[in-house]
Amino acid sequence: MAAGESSNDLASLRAEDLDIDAEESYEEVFKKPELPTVSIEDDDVPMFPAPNSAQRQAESSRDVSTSKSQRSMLARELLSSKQKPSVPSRGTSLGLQPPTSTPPTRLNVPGRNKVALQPGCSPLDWARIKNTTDLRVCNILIQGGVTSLLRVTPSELKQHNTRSDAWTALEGKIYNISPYLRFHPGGTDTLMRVAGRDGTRLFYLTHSWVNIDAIIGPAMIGVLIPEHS
Ligand code: HEM
Repeated sequence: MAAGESSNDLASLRAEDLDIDAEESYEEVFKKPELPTVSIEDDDVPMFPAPNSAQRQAESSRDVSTSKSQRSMLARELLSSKQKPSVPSRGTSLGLQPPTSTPPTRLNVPGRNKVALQPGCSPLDWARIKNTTDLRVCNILIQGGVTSLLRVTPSELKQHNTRSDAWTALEGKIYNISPYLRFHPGGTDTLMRVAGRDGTRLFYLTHSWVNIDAIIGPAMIGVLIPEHS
């Protein structure tokens, strides 16, 4: 047997075995199986019964305009029609619906002692005022118009203990807390407890997470120095 004949026999055997049409290309024969695809846009409801089913024919020939099955069929037809409603649905194709109830109101958390602040005294209001107002000027002017940092002794600090003129020392820095009183989430009275004295310990005992500089940094007017220096 010649080598060429053997090769031809083998080729025809393979084609028969695999039931391959010689005209078909490799891609057509061995194409990848089509995988089912999921479209998140596809929210059409399949029509049931099928449009040309006997069940549907029987339904339509009957004159029972108010029957439950017809109403349900009409509803499905409406849903499955390509015409979209003029008002877009708020649901998603995954069946997730937005919450219809109002969000829960903030609960009183035990151990927290925030007070109800006056209108215009929210933390955001304070942030705006803090960044647009010179919080040091009034007190420094009282001290003689000095715009540099003051050197304040404990006895001098003690004299600034009224609401209109309240200073406190925090970590060695002196702050004018008068403008902040109305904005303090813990209330005016609690903040006044540190007026005229070193409030560092009380501050950190109450809220160690609060960043002093971020809240009242611009209200810093001086540094605390020892009494006899
Ligand atoms: C200049 C000093 C102070 C500053 C800048 C300050 C700032 C703040 C800030 C930003 C909050 C809100 C904290 C939060 O939302 O988590 C707060 C809450 C509070 N502060 Fe102060 N504070 C000062 C001094 C004090 C002092 C001396 C006391 C107590 C004697 C005090 C008592 C409170 C209380 C009770 C709250 C409510 C805490 C809570 O959420 O339960 N604060 N303060």
